[in-house]
Amino acid sequence: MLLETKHLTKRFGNKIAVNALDLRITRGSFTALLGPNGAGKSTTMNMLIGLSRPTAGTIIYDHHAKLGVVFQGSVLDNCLTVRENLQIRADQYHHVPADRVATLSQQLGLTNFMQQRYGTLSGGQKRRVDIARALLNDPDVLFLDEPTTGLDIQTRHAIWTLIQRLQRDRQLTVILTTHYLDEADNADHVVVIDHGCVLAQGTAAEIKIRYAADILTVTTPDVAQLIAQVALQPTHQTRSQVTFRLATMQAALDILTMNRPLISNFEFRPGTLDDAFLALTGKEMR
Ligand SMILES: Nc1ncnc2c1ncn2[C@@H]1O[C@H](COP(=O)(O)OP(=O)(O)OP(=O)(O)O)[C@@H](O)[C@H]1O
Repeated sequence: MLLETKHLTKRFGNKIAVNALDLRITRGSFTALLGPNGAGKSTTMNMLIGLSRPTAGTIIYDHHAKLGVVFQGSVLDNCLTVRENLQIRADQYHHVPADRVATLSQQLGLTNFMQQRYGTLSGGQKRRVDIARALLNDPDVLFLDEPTTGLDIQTRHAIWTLIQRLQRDRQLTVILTTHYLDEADNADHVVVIDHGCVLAQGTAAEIKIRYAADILTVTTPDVAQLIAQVALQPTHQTRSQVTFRLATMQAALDILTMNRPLISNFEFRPGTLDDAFLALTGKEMR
């Protein structure tokens, strides 16, 4: 276990931002803290990285765990070049090898704009430099607070591919916060939080199975007979269509094969993390 929290709690006056959070993060894992605005994600992360003191509860790190943090807003100097920014930061650490900036700029694809001023980079380029900065001290765990917010879909994808490659190649433990449900799908551990509490956790697949049913909609000439044969309460029906919520795709296959003569068309939609999120929080992202 790299990191464990027990009843981690943060109050601001009367408001409970994080409410007795129990987290267990294993070494080398990729955890996404997923939740709507105001859920308590940033407050949790700030406590985990030591920026904010918990009101109650404990945070236990493995011995000598080194942290790297990519903040929502950059901490780099707009007027300095990428190389200057990274070198100045590298020089602030002890034991950083002399070729560290060059190696990271290769790995993160920064070489074409190392001489460019940070403030003139695109959003996606800035993010990559921010990630390189956070990796200078060769951390065991990399925290990223909404690393892809405000980036276009191609850049978001590129940043995620990069983070996943870093996790794999360097055995990094990655903990990030996101609003994007499709992104959390890539993590191997998803923690859904709202009002400072964990609503669900597990792999994206486990959360979907538990909280997001598959949807089967069948078009049939005889709605009443189909419902009688399936012996399941439909969630919706019209004169020619019936919709069922099902736990597994196998259940859908069974309905389709056993009632083949009654079925003129069908649509199957597997449960998504969006469905699970809405089922858990009962509302759209805020
Ligand atoms: N310094 C503070 N003083 C008072 N309340 C605060 C403070 N910081 C956070 N909060 C409150 O704590 C709650 C959790 O905020 P937090 O920023 O952790 O949410 P979040 O999940 O990161 O949201 P977002 O996705 O919008 O960044 C919110 O209700 C917020 O208003």
